[in-house]
Amino acid sequence: MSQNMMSTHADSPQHASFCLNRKAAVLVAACCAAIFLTYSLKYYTDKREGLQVQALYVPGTLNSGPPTKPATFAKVIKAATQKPGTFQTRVEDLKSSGEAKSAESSQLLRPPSTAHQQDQDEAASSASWSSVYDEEDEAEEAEVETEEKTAPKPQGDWKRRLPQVIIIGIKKGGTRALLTFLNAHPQVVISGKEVHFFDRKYDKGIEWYRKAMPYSYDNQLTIEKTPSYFVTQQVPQRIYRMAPGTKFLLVVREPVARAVSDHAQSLSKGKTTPFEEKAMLDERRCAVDRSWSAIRIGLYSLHLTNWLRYFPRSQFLFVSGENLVANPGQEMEKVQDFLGIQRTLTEKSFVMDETKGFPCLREDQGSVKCLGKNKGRSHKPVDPQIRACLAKFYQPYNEKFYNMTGINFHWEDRET
Ligand SMILES: Nc1ncnc2c1ncn2[C@@H]1O[C@H](COP(=O)(O)OS(=O)(=O)O)[C@@H](OP(=O)(O)O)[C@H]1O
Repeated sequence: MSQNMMSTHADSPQHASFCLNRKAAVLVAACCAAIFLTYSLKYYTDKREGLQVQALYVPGTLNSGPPTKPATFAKVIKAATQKPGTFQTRVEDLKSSGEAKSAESSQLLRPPSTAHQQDQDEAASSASWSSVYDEEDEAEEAEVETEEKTAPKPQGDWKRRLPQVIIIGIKKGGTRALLTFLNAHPQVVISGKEVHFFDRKYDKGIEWYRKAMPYSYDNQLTIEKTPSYFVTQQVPQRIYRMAPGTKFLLVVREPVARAVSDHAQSLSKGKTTPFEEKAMLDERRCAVDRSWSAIRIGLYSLHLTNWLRYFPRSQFLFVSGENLVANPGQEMEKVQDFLGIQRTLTEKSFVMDETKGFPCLREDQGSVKCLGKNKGRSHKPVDPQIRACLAKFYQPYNEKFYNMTGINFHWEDRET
């Protein structure tokens, strides 16, 4: 009888529905747990990399460091537009292009490609990019005083800030000259040493990077230069994750002259192989050795392709290395306009060192400051036939670069 009752109860619709509900509840709980675990894992990964906060930091705001906790996009826009002393931010551009929004999901970043597929393939095939820039090819540090050009006042808004502007290259383009000139501007503070955060020291975390920056006031821009960034594949994505509104200065120079300058640096460090031998696989066939880093760095269109996957062209200023020597005042006016700072540096700020043929800075007290002896070296002349081979080799890459930047640098018309 009781067995009868039990079986009747177990078969009852209430019991069936009870079991169903229980199964559903277990399923929902399992799903919740899985989602929770996934997000926790992601959160801690982000936090470790120091990116959680940085992804939403729009560095166009001169006077605000990154928010201390993740903010909504609307808040960032408000902060960027409300604070006084901002330079022309790309906040509105970011808003319309949806870049900043996509930054909210920084881990999923895959900005739409703007580059030609063939370029991308070739760019992607440079799996050895990180090694394009060998340690032994290290750009040279120069004797530039860095911090505290303004008397340090450790109060209020005197603090270390992440850079809003980065000179990403190119090696031997005149990056040290550009940084030195910018350092003379009262609205700029620089990190004199090459920081190499995004290519070599990324695992040290974003706070390490911030501490590597000089102190600055609200109305000053922090600028660092590391020329290897331009040719290192992971760098654009990492900077995008830190601050998608970062502005970039790229000093470019005719690629054969750049390679010769690069090689001159190696010679100064005791290397002896002649340039011609390094550059050519087979002289008779005019076959260039593109695996040599000094050659490879000059393929500007390939490297830029990688950057344009993450940043619009408007965030770059392409500085002519040649014009920075010939007309520094004119080139620096463009730079200051791009950065949204006053045109303090003009033609009058420079004086030509006639012996070396390079411009030096005229300082307030009437003295003149030139770059160190490692800059503006004399170069051995290159065999004209080999120079012609190299010029021919670079020509299609140069043309592509002109198209990408919208600037014709006329390198093919140059003698050197
Ligand atoms: N004002 C001034 N003074 C001296 N040198 C100048 C200047 N402006 C540009 N240049 C050119 O800068 C070249 C060095 O480039 P970088 O500073 O980018 O080199 S590095 O990548 O940091 O090693 C350097 O290359 P070399 O001529 O081979 O020495 C110069 O051609």
